[in-house]
Amino acid sequence: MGDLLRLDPHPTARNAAVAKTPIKAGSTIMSVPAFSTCLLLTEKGRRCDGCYMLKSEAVELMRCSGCASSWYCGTTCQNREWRLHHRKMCKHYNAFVASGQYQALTPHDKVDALLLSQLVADPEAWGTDRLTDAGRTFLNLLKVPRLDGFVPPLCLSRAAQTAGTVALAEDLYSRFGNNNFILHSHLTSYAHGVFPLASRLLNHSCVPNAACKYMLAPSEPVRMEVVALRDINEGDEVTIPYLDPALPFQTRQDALHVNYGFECGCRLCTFERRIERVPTPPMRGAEELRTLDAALRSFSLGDISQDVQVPTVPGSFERLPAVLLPVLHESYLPALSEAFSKTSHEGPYSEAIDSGLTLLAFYVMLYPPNYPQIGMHALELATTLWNLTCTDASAMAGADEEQLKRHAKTALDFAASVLQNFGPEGDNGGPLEEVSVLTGMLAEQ
Ligand SMILES: C[S@@+](CC[C@H](N)C(=O)[O-])C[C@H]1O[C@@H](n2cnc3c(N)ncnc32)[C@H](O)[C@@H]1O
Repeated sequence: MGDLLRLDPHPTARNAAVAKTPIKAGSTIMSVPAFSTCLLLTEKGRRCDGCYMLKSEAVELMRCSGCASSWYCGTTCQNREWRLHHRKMCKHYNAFVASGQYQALTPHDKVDALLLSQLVADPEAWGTDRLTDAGRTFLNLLKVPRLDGFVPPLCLSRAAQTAGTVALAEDLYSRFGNNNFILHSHLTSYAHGVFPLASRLLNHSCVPNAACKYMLAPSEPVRMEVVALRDINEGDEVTIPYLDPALPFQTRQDALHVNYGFECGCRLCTFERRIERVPTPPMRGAEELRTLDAALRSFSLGDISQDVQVPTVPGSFERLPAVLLPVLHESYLPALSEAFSKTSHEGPYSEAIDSGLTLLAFYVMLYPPNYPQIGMHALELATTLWNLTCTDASAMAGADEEQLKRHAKTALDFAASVLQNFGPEGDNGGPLEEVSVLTGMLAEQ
C-alpha cells in the first residue's frame, strides 16, 4: 500500500484510504502497473497493443501475423501480450469481432468483452495457489453486477468456455463497472484498464483531492499514478473522481447509483441536493444570459475589465449567490462549451473571449484546485487570446491588444501552475510543451 496511505473503516464504502502523513500538492500518492488493459477499437493500429505508445517515426508498429489485428512496437510487447493472453485469443479474434453477438454490443461493452476475455484467458492463473497479489486484490474487490444481468461474450475457443470459465467470467465481470478505469492522455480516452490496488484503495468524491493519470513508456505496461491535487492533511481521506464532477447533479447521482451502488455525500452533492429547484438559465444570445455570464466571471475571476485575476478560491460553489444558481442547470455548461468552441474558431471573437472566460470561471467555481480540466481550458483560452493578438481579429473583437496580451499571459500562468501540479502524462508533447512554447512567444513581445 506504500508509505502514504492506510485503510480505515468507512461506514458505507467498506474502507477509506487515509493519508498516514501530510501529502504535498503535486506529489505522487501511488504508482502501480496495469494488471490488464485493452485498447479502444478506434485506437487499434494507432498505438502498440502492449505499451500503447503512438505510432510515430520513432515507434514503428508490426502486425501480429496470426490475427493481423494486433500491432506491436517490438518483440518485448508482443511476447508479453502473447504470454498473458493473446496465445489463447489470436486464432478466434477475427471471427469473434465479426460475430453478431459482438457487433450488437455498445463500444464500451466491446472493449470490456475483450478485456474480460484477456483476464479469463488463462483460467488456471486464477487458482488459489497461483494467484498474484494483483489477482488476489481483484477478487477481493466489491461487486456491483449489472442490473440487466448482462455478461459479455468471450473471445475464446469453445473448448476453453467451460462452466468453470463462464462462472469465473461472471465473477470477474461483476467487479468491472465499479472498479475499472478508462485510460486517457490529456483528456482523450484510449483504453480500459484494471488496476486492482487503486480500486481497492480509492473512493469517489465529486470534490476529490487526487486524480489519476497514466504514464506511457516504450515496451512497458501502462502505469497509473495518483497525484495530489492539493496539500492533503494527515488523516484526510484520499479520493478521486469516478466521473466528471461537472456533469449535472442528477446525471452524477444516476451513474453513481447504477454503476457503483452508492449515494454520493460529497460537499458538492450535499450542496446541490439542498437546492430545491435549479432555475433554467436564459437562452444563449439573450441579454439576461450575458448578465448572468458576467456575474459568474466576476464571482470566480474578479474584475476582469482590468485583468483576469488568478483565482484564489477554487471550488467555491458553496458561496454561489442565488442569482448565479442557473449556472448549475444541466443546460448551462453544454451550451457555454459549444459557444466557446464555435466562436473561438469562427468568431465573433468578442464572444469567444467572453465565453472562454466564462467557461474558465465556471470550472474554477466547480472543480477542486488544480483539476486538470481547469488547466487544459486555461491553456486553450490563452492560445485563443494570443491568436487574436496576432491577427486582425483583435480589432474585430473590439478589444485592446495590450489587454488581450495581459489576459493571455494570466490565463497561461494559471494553466502552467495547474498543469505543472498534475505533471507530465500520457503521450509525448501535450499541454506542458504547449505552455512552454506559448510562454516563449509571449516573452518575446
Ligand atoms: C473502486 S471501489 C473503492 C474501494 C472500496 N471502498 C473498497 O473497500 O473496496 C468502489 C466501491 O466503493 C464504494 N464507494 C466508493 N466511493 C464511495 C463513496 N464516496 N461513498 C460510498 N461508497 C463508495 C462503492 O461500493 C463502490 O462500488
